[in-house]
Amino acid sequence: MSKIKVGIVGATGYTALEVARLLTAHPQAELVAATSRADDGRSLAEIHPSLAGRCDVPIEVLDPESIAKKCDVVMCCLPHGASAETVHALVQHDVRVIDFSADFRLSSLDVYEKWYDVKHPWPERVGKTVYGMPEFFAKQIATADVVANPGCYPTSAILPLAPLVQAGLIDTDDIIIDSKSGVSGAGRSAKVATLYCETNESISAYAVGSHRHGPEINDLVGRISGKPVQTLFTPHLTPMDRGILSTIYVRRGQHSADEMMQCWRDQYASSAFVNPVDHLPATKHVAGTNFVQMTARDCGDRAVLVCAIDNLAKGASGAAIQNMNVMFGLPEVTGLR
Ligand SMILES: NC(=O)C1=CN([C@@H]2O[C@H](COP(=O)(O)OP(=O)(O)OC[C@H]3O[C@@H](n4cnc5c(N)ncnc54)[C@H](OP(=O)(O)O)[C@@H]3O)[C@@H](O)[C@H]2O)C=CC1
Ligand SMILES: CC(=O)N[C@@H](CCC(=O)OP(=O)(O)O)C(=O)O
Repeated sequence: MSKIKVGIVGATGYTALEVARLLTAHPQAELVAATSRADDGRSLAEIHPSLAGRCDVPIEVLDPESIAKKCDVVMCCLPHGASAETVHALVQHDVRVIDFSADFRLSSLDVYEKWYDVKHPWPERVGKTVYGMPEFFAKQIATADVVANPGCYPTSAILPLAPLVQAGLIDTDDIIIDSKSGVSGAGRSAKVATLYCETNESISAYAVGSHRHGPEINDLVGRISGKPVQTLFTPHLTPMDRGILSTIYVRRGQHSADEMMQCWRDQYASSAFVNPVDHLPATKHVAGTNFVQMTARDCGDRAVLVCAIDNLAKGASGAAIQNMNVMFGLPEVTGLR
C-alpha cells in the first residue's frame, strides 16, 4: 500500500507541530503539504525548529484545490469559526478532512451558535458529522469525509463518564468536572493570559460556568449513553507545557468505584489507548503519548474519577492520527506506540 499523503492547514500552530512530529514516526503516512497565512518562504522546520532534519516540507498559502490534489487527507488545525469555511472548500475538492476545531462537533446548530457566538458558515453539516472518538464511533469514522476531532477537555471527561452513565452506575444530574490544562491548550498565538509571568508559579480557574466544552461534554455523553446529562465543568490553567488532569465528582448511589473500574475494563477491553489503572493518574504518566489513564475511588456517597491525557496527543493530534488510521483501514495504533 502506498503511504497516505497528509496535508496540514494552519501550520504555525501547536497542534500542527504535533501532527508533523507524529507523522515523522508513522510508517504508512507522510506529510506532503503544509499551509499557512504566513507566506514568508520558511519551511515547516524553520517555523518549528524541533522538526529540523526530520521534515523539510515547504510552507504554501492555502489553495484548497491544489492541496486536495496532493493529499489523501488534510488535518485542518485552524480555530473554530475560521475552520468550517476551509473544511467546506476542501471537501468540495474531494479530499477527506480531520477538523481540529469545534465547528462540527455538536449536534445542534443553535447550541453551536449560542456558545461560539458566530454564524456557522456550513450550517447544514452541523449534527451530521461524526465525532472523532474511535472508542465509540469507529464504524462511522472509517467512511467519513469529515471527522470532527474532539476537544481536549471533553476527551478527558467523555471517556470516563459515558460508559458509567450508560451502565446506570452514576446520577446523571450531579456531575462536577474539575479540569486542569497545560498552557499549550491555549494555542501558540500570543495572549496576555498565557504569558510566562501570568502562568508561571500560578494556577487559575477561568470561564467558570461559561466554557464551551460544557455543552460538548453533555452532548457527547448524552449521545453515547442515550441518557441526557447535566455537568458542571470548570477549567483551570496550570503552569505545565502540556497535559490535562480531570477530577470528576459523581454521585454513586449503591454502586462502588470497583464496579466503575470493572465497567471501564469491559468497555475498553479492546481499546488500544484507554487504560483503567489502579494508581492515581498524573499528566506525566501519559505525556507525549496517545494513552488515557483513568481510575475511580469511593468517597462517601460520591465517587471521584481521575483521568489524565496529553492535550496535544489524545486531546488533539494523536487522536487525529488515530482517526486517520481508522479512515484508511490501518490498525488504530499505527505510528502511535
Ligand atoms: N492546543 C490544544 O491542546 C488543542 C487545540 N484544539 C483545537 O485545534 C485547533 C488548532 O489549535 P492550536 O494548534 O492549539 O492553535 P494555534 O493558535 O497554535 O494555531 C492555530 C493556527 O491557525 C491559524 N489561524 C489562526 N487564526 C486564524 C484565522 N482567523 N484564520 C485562518 N487561520 C488562522 C494560524 O496558522 P497560520 O498563521 O499558519 O495560518 C495559527 O497558527 C483549534 O481549533 C483548537 O481549538 C483542539 C484540542 C486541543
Ligand atoms: C488551556 C486552554 O486555553 N485551553 C483551551 C481549550 C483547547 C481546545 O481543545 O479547544 P477547542 O474546543 O477549541 O478545540 C480553552 O480553554 O479554550
